[in-house]
Amino acid sequence: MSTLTTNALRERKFSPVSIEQPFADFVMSVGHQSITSAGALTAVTEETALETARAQKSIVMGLVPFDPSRPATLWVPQSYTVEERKDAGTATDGSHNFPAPSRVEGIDNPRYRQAVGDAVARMNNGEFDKVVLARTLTAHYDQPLNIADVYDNLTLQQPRAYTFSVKLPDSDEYLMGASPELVFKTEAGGRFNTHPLAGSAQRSAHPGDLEDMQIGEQLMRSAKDRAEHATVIDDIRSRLAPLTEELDAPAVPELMTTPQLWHLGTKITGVLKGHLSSLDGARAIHPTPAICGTPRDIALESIREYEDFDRGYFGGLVGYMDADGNGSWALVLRCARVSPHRATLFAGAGIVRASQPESEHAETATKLGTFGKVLGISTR
Ligand SMILES: C=C(O[C@@H]1C=C(C(=O)O)C=C[C@H]1O)C(=O)O
Repeated sequence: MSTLTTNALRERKFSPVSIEQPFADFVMSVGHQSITSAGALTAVTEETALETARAQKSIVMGLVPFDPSRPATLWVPQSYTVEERKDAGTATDGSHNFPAPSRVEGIDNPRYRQAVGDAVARMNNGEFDKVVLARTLTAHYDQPLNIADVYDNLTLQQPRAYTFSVKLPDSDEYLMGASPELVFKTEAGGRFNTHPLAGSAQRSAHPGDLEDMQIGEQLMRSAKDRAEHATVIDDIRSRLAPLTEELDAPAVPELMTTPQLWHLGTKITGVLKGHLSSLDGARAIHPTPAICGTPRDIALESIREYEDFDRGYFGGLVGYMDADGNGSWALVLRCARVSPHRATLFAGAGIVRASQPESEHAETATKLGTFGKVLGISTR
């Protein structure tokens, strides 16, 4: 990149948070902390991000698109606040009711089933091993949604997730979600962890009951889901190997839950070489086969071919890091682009040879249901 472009980007300021704006530009909760941007945001590139953060005694925050060839959208805020996460605790239903949408598109998606069937046929032909196919659901509103209330419900319903809301530049939309998946986190000394999830099942009507436990055990024993999961871990391990001094990936996944789903997850830990940042680590494995597929290039091509929408930041990364490069990047999942008159929800599912179109359609309906519940709309 030329110096001229770099300087131009560095000097470009986003508008400051003002009372006309319904909500902060960037909010994210990780563990027990919530981070909110304040003041004007300075757009930075990946190359200039840490230098600018150091100069402004600040941090870097933002989004990385799903498509690894597209540039990240990163900012250094003039200042930021870190607070104890207000809603950390037990999930509740949220306190806000929203108007019923005037129209909802995408509840039934025959094209999605068709794409799954087609991808399975190609996998049986030996063309590739896994692809994550996604679909959208759009709710239109005559009466406007209150953006801050939407986020409030989200955080109340998902107190253990990586919850985020990011104002999309040059748009009236906010990208909001409650991701269960950590792509990369680093701490001092290069220690990192990543927690890929792959293999999912819908929880019972009464999470925590016997049926729910049996669904979890069944997922753990499912050959299809274990194979789907192993594909992800193998890929991440081989991509991280050249960048790490230590790398530990347990051989057997663990079960984890969200209020809606069971997932298979593996906590991979280790130590990065040299002075690599959390974003360097995330970039090295993104997009993992948990959101893309294997081999990656064929999966990327199939996603472009089968999906009838541009993923943009869905399936990308959201996060922040300090001026030393330490921080957390989560996968942009269980999310929606929300503006006062429209909400577009996104969800995908890993397709492997044993996949069935109807059950993958149902799995995406469950995943869409995470944000559907926030708005009080049914996704099936
Ligand atoms: C693609 C999504 O989720 C991803 C796919 C999963 C799967 O296929 O089992 C599980 C968790 C995520 O890595 C989504 O939520 O939209």
